[in-house]
Order: sequence, then structure tokens, then C-alpha cells
Amino acid sequence: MLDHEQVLIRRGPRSGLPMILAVHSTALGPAAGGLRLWNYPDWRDGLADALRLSAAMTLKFAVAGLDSGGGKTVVALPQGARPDPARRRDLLYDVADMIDSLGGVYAAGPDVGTGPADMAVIGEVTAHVFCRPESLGGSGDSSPHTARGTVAALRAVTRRLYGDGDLKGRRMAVIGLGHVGEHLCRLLAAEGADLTVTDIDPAKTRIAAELGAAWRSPEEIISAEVDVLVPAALGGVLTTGVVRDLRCRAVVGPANNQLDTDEAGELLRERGVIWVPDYVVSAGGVINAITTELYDFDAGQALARVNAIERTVADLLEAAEALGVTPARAAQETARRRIRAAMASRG
Ligand SMILES: NC(=O)c1ccc[n+]([C@@H]2O[C@H](COP(=O)([O-])OP(=O)(O)OC[C@H]3O[C@@H](n4cnc5c(N)ncnc54)[C@H](O)[C@@H]3O)[C@@H](O)[C@H]2O)c1
Repeated sequence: MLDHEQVLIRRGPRSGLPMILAVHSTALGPAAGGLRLWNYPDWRDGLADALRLSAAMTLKFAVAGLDSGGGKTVVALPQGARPDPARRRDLLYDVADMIDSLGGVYAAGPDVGTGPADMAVIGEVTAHVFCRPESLGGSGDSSPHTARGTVAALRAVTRRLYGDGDLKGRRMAVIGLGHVGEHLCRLLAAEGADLTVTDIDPAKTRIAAELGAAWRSPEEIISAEVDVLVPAALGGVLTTGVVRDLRCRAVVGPANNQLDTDEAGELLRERGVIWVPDYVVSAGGVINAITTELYDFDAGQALARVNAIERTVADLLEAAEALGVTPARAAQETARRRIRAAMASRG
């Protein structure tokens, strides 16, 4: 059964590239979600990605308490192809026309392969875009807000484990010192957390030295004896093998799609390791962008919504315990309840 409200599939008239725009749900409000520019063996794999990612955005907004629905756009590049910089504008105009044709049902932001500069080009054609550069009135880079939201989630988990949300002296092991990871480590260092960090890029040891953080290899950090392991690199980090080796009390980070398999999720629960779904932890960036650009919140109101991730995570952990389910299942239930209530109130 098609779970989505609408899916547009087009060959871009200027670029010739396959483009998929999936609107999963507008039950809570107009849909939003990133534009992914990525390589796929076949354009249909891009379609599968757009369907999966747009449904995940519905969950993300519903759990975050935002009145937005899930959407996503994928431009499927052939394997090994790189977008031609001279023809990037063609590609972005093709996407912009597609977005504009929906008349505000869906707005796009950046995702893998795109950034604020691309949103500026899309904004030349349609108003339904967010995360344009700040110089153009957009909210720009979302990673500082994603990092801020991650700190809020870490506070909730720390309170759950130790009775208070003070991060001072708490041992945190951060995997990945990229855009989000570096901001996050700076915030955690300012709170007095005891940091261990890693990255595959040895140049990042400079950040560790500056913050007084211990450095481990990516292999070693998995079994570091810490309070919380914080994945902030790529997806799929939690395989069953990795979960068996964990010596932390919780895994809470912004990296997308952390669970390699459902089995790994079950094993976390059996081992008594708290895991909070990444789409809840990483919502700060999109919360800031959507609230400031699409809901006209001021910076203070947007920050309050990002910090509210602490309450969201605390509620999820409580519900999970009360129902005897994982936080992931509790998050899905929360989302379904909100969406059902919105649909019922619309009749
Ligand atoms: N940027 C945002 O606002 C945002 C929002 C939501 C989710 N996320 C997710 O957060 C994660 C980090 O995003 P980002 O924007 O910081 O990405 P990024 O590409 O800037 O940083 C990723 C970092 O991880 C490192 N890395 C890659 N593989 C590694 C490994 N195996 N071990 C250790 N380090 C490794 C890279 O060298 C890089 O420094 C991603 O999964 C992203 O999807 C980001």
C-alpha cells in the first residue's frame, strides 16, 4: 500500500536527471524535508530512499511537536557521477520548479550533497525553501542548532541515569568531529563534561588538544568506559557486534540511522543500555530552521523549542519504562497519537 500522500517523479527538463519529490504526510501541517543529491545504482533506489526518508521526517516533526509533515526530494545521480558544477544551477532550477508546482504543500532544505548556497538558488524560483544563507535572510548552517539539541537530549538522559541533568564531570565519548560534532564538543567542554573523542581524520586531533579531550581511535572508542557514547559521524554504527562491546550506560547522538539492524536495537534493550532514536536527538537543526523561517519565531522562541528536546526525551524515556517498550517504540507511538488526533480533528 502507498503510505504517502503524493510522489512526483520527473526527469529534469534542463538537467536530464531523475528527481523524486515525496510528500509523506501533511496531517500536522505543510511538509518539509531536505534535498538529497546522491549516487544510486538505479533511480528507483533513489525513489526508495525518498519514500523512506520522507516517512522518517513525518516521525521527526511529530515527536518534536512541530506542526509540519514529512517530505523529501532526491536527485538520483548515476553511480560514480559527480554533479557538474557548471550545470548545478540547471539541476537546482529543475528541483525548484517541482517544489513550486506544489504551491506550498512542501518546502525543501539541505540534506546530504546540498547546502545553504543551493537553497539560495532554489529561492530564486520558489519561496518554499529554508536554510538559505543568513546574508539572504535564511537561517543558514543548521549544525550549531543540531548540536544544541543534542546537549538537551544528553541532559535528559543524564537526569534519567543519575537524578540530575548536570553534565559537569560526566564522561562523554563523541564519535565524529565534523560540523555537528565539533560544535557539540565545544558546548560539552563549556559544561565541564569529561570528553573522549575520535574521528577518522587525524587533523581533528587539534580540536581534542584545544578542548583537553582524550583521543581514541574509532575502534577503541566503542568500548570506552563512559556514561554516554555520542555517535556524530555516519549511520549504521550500532551493529550487534558493536553493541556487545559497549561499556557505556547510554548511546545518544545525532548521527542518522545508527541502528544497523532491529536486532541491534533489541540487544541494546537486553543489555540495559539506553538508546534514544537519532531523529529525536538530531531535531534541533530542523526545529530552528522551520520555526524561524516558516513559523516566524524569533531567535529566543526558536531556541526554547530546540531546548524542549530535553522534555521530549524525558517524556519518551518515562513512557518507554511505563509501557515496557524501547524508547524507539515509545517515539513511534507518540508520533502516531499526534497524527491520529490531528486527522480526527480535521474530520
Ligand atoms: N548537520 C546537521 O545539522 C545534521 C542534522 C541532523 C542529523 N545530522 C547527522 O549528524 C551526523 C554528522 O553530521 P555533520 O553535518 O557533522 O557531518 P560532517 O560530514 O560534517 O561530519 C562527519 C564527521 O565524521 C567523521 N567520520 C566519518 N566516519 C567516521 C568514523 N567511522 N569514525 C569516526 N569519525 C568518522 C568525518 O571525518 C567528519 O569529521 C550525520 O550522520 C548527519 O546525517 C546532521
